[in-house]
Amino acid sequence: MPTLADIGEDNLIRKLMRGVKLDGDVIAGAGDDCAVVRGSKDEHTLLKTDALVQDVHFTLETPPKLIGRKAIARVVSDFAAMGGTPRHAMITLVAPPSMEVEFLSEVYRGMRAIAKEYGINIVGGETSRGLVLMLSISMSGTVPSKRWLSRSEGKAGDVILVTGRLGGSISGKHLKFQPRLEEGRWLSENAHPHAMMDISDGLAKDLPRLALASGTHYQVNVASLPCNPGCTFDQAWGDGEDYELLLAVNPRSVKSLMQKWRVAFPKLPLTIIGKLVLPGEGRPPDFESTGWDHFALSADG
Ligand SMILES: Nc1ncnc2c1ncn2[C@@H]1O[C@H](COP(=O)(O)OP(=O)(O)OP(=O)(O)O)[C@@H](O)[C@H]1O
Ligand SMILES: Cc1ncc(C[n+]2csc(CCOP(=O)(O)O)c2C)c(N)n1
Ligand SMILES: [Mg+2]
Repeated sequence: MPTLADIGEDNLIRKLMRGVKLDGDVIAGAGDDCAVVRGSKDEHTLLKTDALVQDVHFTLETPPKLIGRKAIARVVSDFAAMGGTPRHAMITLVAPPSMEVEFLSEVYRGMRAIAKEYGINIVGGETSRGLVLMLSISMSGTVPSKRWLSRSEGKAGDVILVTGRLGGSISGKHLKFQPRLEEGRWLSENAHPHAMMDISDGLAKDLPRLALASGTHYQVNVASLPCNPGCTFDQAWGDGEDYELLLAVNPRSVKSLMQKWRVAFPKLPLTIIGKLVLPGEGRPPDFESTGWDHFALSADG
């Protein structure tokens, strides 16, 4: 009998979701950074849930305020990827009975601070005992119904870009990254990307996901990746937890996009790293071996 390690995370989700039927209110179900459901005439509702697990996403040596910060920031990053805005959050807390109360108070201080920064209401949650600390955050929000961005509308010929710099997140950025919320909305309004997502599992995993969803192959120039200081191109390609935006843009809009970007976000690089191509003209979406898969043996401890 195959195990989770044999088939990996993406195949597991595809298999589990195969029999699920959706009604006409669902505009996009599993497969994107957020689900999109019908809201008002002008705005769709976005939904996302994301878990932060002890010894996977943080350790008990991590400053607790930063654990709380990361739990919320990761979800905000998924709203950024859709060109949307997060609004309300619920928090599921699982913790062992031996945990000190003050540790969790600090975790919540961290969550409250970043929720305030991004205008998010924490409206409730759920609590259970468990073997390790886990925080699962569910959020709802909005996106203009004419401008929500998926992973699946990339076209062969599109230029692939990333915001910011990649690699080496484990040395601190995975706790302190700034979700690209303003940038995501700006890109949706000004660049009209065909496809966008955030980079959580590493470009090596997330770029093939975007290509697969869009039905294309891709060409990437690893030596053109914008690396964080001290990082190699391999790290920028495979480390993950960058929480930068990855987008596919019509080649005709790229020049003016770059000019406008430099004015709007002078401190943040926007870098061309490759292009989407027709199947057969580049790397196929299942080609890469690095990047993060929760069930890969390399992710084990
Ligand atoms: N257990 C599950 N059951 C149903 N759908 C799932 C499950 N886990 C993930 N999904 C869906 O699969 C897609 C990918 O999930 P994932 O959590 O990897 O999102 P992501 O945006 O790719 O990564 P991240 O949350 O790190 O940004 C999402 O659309 C999500 O809703
Ligand atoms: C060198 C290096 N090794 C490991 C890690 C950890 N890590 C990388 S991706 C990921 C999953 C994130 O999202 P999700 O849980 O949503 O899939 C985790 C926990 C790192 N940052 N750097
Ligand atoms: Mg995502």
